[in-house]
Amino acid sequence: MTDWKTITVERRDRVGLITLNRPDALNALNLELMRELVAAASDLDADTGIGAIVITGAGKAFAAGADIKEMVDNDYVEMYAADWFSGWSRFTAVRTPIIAAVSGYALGGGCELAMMCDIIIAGDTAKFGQPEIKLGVIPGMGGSQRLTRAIGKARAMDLILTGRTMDAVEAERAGLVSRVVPADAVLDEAMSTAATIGSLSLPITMMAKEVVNAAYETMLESGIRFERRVFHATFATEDQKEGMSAFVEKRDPEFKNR
Ligand SMILES: CC(C)(O)CC(=O)SCCNC(=O)CCNC(=O)[C@H](O)C(C)(C)COP(=O)(O)OP(=O)(O)OC[C@H]1O[C@@H](n2cnc3c(N)ncnc32)[C@H](O)[C@@H]1OP(=O)(O)O
Repeated sequence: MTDWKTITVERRDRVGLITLNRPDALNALNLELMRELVAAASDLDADTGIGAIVITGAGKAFAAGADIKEMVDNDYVEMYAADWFSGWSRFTAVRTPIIAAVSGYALGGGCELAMMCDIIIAGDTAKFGQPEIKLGVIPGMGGSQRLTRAIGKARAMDLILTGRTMDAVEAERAGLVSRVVPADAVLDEAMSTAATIGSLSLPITMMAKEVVNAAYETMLESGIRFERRVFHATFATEDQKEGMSAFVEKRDPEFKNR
């Protein structure tokens, strides 16, 4: 599918770049955008020529949340019957590493989308928050769970119960964001980080993503056992032989993604 209406998709070498493209609505995540973003990310995930994905927003926001105008008149039965937001499960099933390049607002569903990515790189204009409480609702795309795991209960409660936003510096200090750069450099920084990841072995970066994510879902002992098993599995790949041989032979590795 190439005639996207709410996003743009580019392939640059081994990096897929998805830009949320509803700037007039601060990239609010309506159902169409969710469907397109999930489909594009799944397409890129299925493309073995792509080693990393970057998601960013056009204009002055990453995304200002789920589309309030689309939901305002819904009732409980409509939300439940449509299982509103369940489509995001396909996004979190993407195995290719994903970087969120965030400038401006990442609020509500926008913050939740960033947290579904594997690395968040923030521009110094970024503002993160879960302001749903001010709308008479609570986070619904995983924010209460992922934010609490990312920054701890005390800070998550502060943000979710007050609806206040935090700037990029506070977000980095809290551990939500891996680095902060000037806003006009955030996309370049994300793309070059994605290029670094894309130059490595794709099956191995996928395994690394999977074991880190397991830390969210399992107890420590079973997570460590899972990591050890996946570590053993890396020895079934040609890229393990290549990576370790290259070190021993004092040369750069040439990964085959096999
Ligand atoms: C997924 C869940 C379950 O967790 C729930 C959610 O995500 S609910 C949404 C949470 N997000 C918010 O509550 C933020 C809403 N937006 C704002 O508070 C403000 O827009 C702002 C502070 C981010 C920026 O303010 P400002 O610069 O003054 O711009 P605006 O004039 O307000 O916005 C421009 C334009 O965008 C539309 N817009 C903004 N956010 C949304 C949204 N979440 N849904 C739908 N539309 C949105 C806004 O209405 C404006 O459009 P027009 O009305 O002028 O056509």
